[in-house]
Amino acid sequence: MNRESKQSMSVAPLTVSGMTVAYQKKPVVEDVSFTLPEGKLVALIGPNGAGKSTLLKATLGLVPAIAGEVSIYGDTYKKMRSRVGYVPQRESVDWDFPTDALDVVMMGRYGHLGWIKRPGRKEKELAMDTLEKVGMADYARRQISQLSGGQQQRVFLARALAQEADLYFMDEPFAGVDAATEKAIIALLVELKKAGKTVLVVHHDLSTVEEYFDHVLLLNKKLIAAGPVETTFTPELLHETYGGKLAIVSASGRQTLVGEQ
Ligand SMILES: Nc1ncnc2c1ncn2[C@@H]1O[C@H](COP(=O)(O)OP(=O)(O)OP(=O)(O)O)[C@@H](O)[C@H]1O
Repeated sequence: MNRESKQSMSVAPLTVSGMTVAYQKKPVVEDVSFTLPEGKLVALIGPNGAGKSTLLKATLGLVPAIAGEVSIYGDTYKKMRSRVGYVPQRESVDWDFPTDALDVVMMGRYGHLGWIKRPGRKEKELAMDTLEKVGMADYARRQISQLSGGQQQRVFLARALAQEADLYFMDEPFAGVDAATEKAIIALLVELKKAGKTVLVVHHDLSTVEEYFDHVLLLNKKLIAAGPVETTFTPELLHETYGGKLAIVSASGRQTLVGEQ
């Protein structure tokens, strides 16, 4: 093992310190600091408008922060870019862009290719493999505008996989997908985790947090809490995060937590 990879093993995949983001001078993310543990599935939860997407985007430099530091494997995002994969919210993508599923996945490889090199057979094979993994191989040459919402989501996940990153950011990957796609996505997350990857997921369904995730960040403009699900996903901290909007209902003898959307 070389010195660089040894070093990267000892530093956290992501540390955000004192992050504040404002739109039109109105802060929507305020002084947020946290560190992600390596090789874990992490849920970022909080009510609508809590700043979850904004925090993700600011971390990746997609929206400017007023204050704050981001460290990815101990370095800047710019330097660590090739180790980071991002699956944006489905609604934020222009699906009318004339391109097909395979090309979208291959775009995920550009970071590995350098400037002039065009994707070759090897890149294409890798992209096909990842489409296969998400059950979309039959749709490789289908225009993305002609895919269903769940299929589009799968293509975006394939693209992230093709990137072969170490740290993934996913903005509501489960939004609007059917049960089969949700299962496929979670299987993929588990696979990423087994491979030692770290995944930060903006998540809405509180009833699946305990089942799917190891670690949780509770956000409502400020970071309310961060830590392992067992100790952090508690009724008290959830109440603090969601305020009066949280209802706790008991379903089949098990307590289920439901955030009003
Ligand atoms: N481009 C923008 N310009 C101005 N205000 C914005 C912009 N994007 C988001 N906001 C506002 O910033 C706040 C945080 O939005 P953000 O999308 O980060 O929240 P969120 O927690 O991801 O919400 P949701 O769960 O509804 O997706 C909201 O009040 C939103 O209206």
